[in-house]
Amino acid sequence: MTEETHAVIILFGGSGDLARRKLYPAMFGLFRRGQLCQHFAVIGTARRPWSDAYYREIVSAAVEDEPGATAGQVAAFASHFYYQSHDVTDAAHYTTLKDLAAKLDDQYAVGGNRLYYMAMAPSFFATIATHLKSEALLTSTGFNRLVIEKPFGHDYASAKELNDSITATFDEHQIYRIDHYLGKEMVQAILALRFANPLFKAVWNKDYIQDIQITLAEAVGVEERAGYYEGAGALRDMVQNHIMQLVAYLTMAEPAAKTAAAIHEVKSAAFEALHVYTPAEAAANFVRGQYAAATINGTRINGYREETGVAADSLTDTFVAGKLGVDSPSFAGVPIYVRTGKRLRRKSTQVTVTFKPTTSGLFAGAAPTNLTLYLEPHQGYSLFINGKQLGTTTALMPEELKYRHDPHAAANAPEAYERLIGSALAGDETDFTRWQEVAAAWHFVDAIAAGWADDPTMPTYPAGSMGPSEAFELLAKDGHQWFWQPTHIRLAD
Ligand SMILES: NC(=O)C1=CN([C@@H]2O[C@H](COP(=O)(O)OP(=O)(O)OC[C@H]3O[C@@H](n4cnc5c(N)ncnc54)[C@H](OP(=O)(O)O)[C@@H]3O)[C@@H](O)[C@H]2O)C=CC1
Ligand SMILES: O=C1O[C@H](COP(=O)(O)O)[C@@H](O)[C@H](O)[C@H]1O
Repeated sequence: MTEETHAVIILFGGSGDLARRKLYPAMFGLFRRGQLCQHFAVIGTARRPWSDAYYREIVSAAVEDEPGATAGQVAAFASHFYYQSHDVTDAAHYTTLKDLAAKLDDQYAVGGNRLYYMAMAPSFFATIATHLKSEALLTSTGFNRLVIEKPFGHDYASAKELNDSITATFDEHQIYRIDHYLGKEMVQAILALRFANPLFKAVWNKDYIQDIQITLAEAVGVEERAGYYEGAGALRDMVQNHIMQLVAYLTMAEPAAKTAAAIHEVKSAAFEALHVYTPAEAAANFVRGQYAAATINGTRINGYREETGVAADSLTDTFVAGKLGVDSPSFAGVPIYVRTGKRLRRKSTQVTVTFKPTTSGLFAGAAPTNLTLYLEPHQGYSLFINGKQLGTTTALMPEELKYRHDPHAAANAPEAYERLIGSALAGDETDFTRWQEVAAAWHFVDAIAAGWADDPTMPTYPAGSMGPSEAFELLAKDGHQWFWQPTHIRLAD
């Protein structure tokens, strides 16, 4: 039985893309599961002069196509939404916001609980946090929690500046930094896989693991987000956050308890153990690329430099592949290969852990075995073992043991944003990023960017391929290859 949370949610950026595509459906999910029920109100803010009635139409339109939604549910949900036209840079507006929040606090009997959600460009985060304090919006009777969207800075220096300005108002335990990968079902399943199975617990270390591969492949291009992406690129957009978090989950020690504090303790240690490259090491171990035009199934796909809002001579990376290492006693020397890119052959998010082959005994030299975690679009696992061929032979053959979550059940499970907003409302910090983690990830990523800084070349890869040849050479020089090499193109993903 889900426990109801009492809260007023103040959503900065209530008219934006993220709010409509992700946040309203997520809140609707919480409403239908009962975590948001009677005692909640949402104040959406943005500059455009909307009325409450129009805002409720926008919110209704954002959720009415959710599977199984009824008109009654949609109307009941939307009735909790209020709109405040508000320029976040103007201190005067916070007075009206404060008055409305206080009124709704009483009306819905929420006990002074407030969730401030910053779904706006990061350049506004510090301004909003400062005004929340200076204009006395924070309550003293309930909780005050701040949810912050990505990106958290552009490099370590800007992230620290942002963090300093936010922590002038909010304590670390009140700050919920979003990395939506931490809300994904199969990311949350890593803990169970690693620590509930003695089979894997025993071999999850450098003595048995040959290498780990992480692939976050996207079929989509930059779409309408060039304004943001041009200044970020794949390194900052995907490696600094999602890939680093996966690396930490895969290499951290077992937490002492299933609590946020215990999990963050081992996760922070994993981040601290990341081997930060010198610029020369970075240049040797990380490659980048940019997608070029290609014709796929008769349709011409634009190259990155032809996309709306992208400079014709852009040097923004739309693909990154690299090898990284973790200097911990358990993982020292295990290569972790990562890659991510836009306009790759298919959408696929997966992790493969390859185990070392047996070097002695009856089957010395047998092929390495491996375990793959499928995060998306399908969710499940596949374990390749060395089996015995049928018949009167002792010869081996690879055999695959597979599990896949039922697609219908998976579709009905809460989506990442629903889990994360639900956790923030419940005060569970487990699946949010701590400052030490963000800082360590930026130190790592800044070193890669420094390694590329003196190199004006930008390898290209055809849209619909699996990245530039450099990404394949990176593994080939270690005698390895990417485990996942899809052969057919499904650009619809
Ligand atoms: N969209 C996505 O898929 C994702 C977005 N994010 C992050 O979420 C955040 C929001 O992104 P997104 O929704 O795409 O951005 P949008 O540009 O779609 O929305 C920005 C919002 O901010 C409001 N706004 C802009 N300036 C002001 C101002 N001075 N005062 C008050 N409101 C203002 C806009 O409304 P108005 O113009 O009416 O003022 C709008 O509601 C960003 O940090 C982004 O990086 C993260 C992951 C994915
Ligand atoms: O954070 C981001 O993630 C998405 C990919 O997320 P996924 O859940 O579909 O794997 C990416 O498209 C976007 O550029 C990035 O900002």
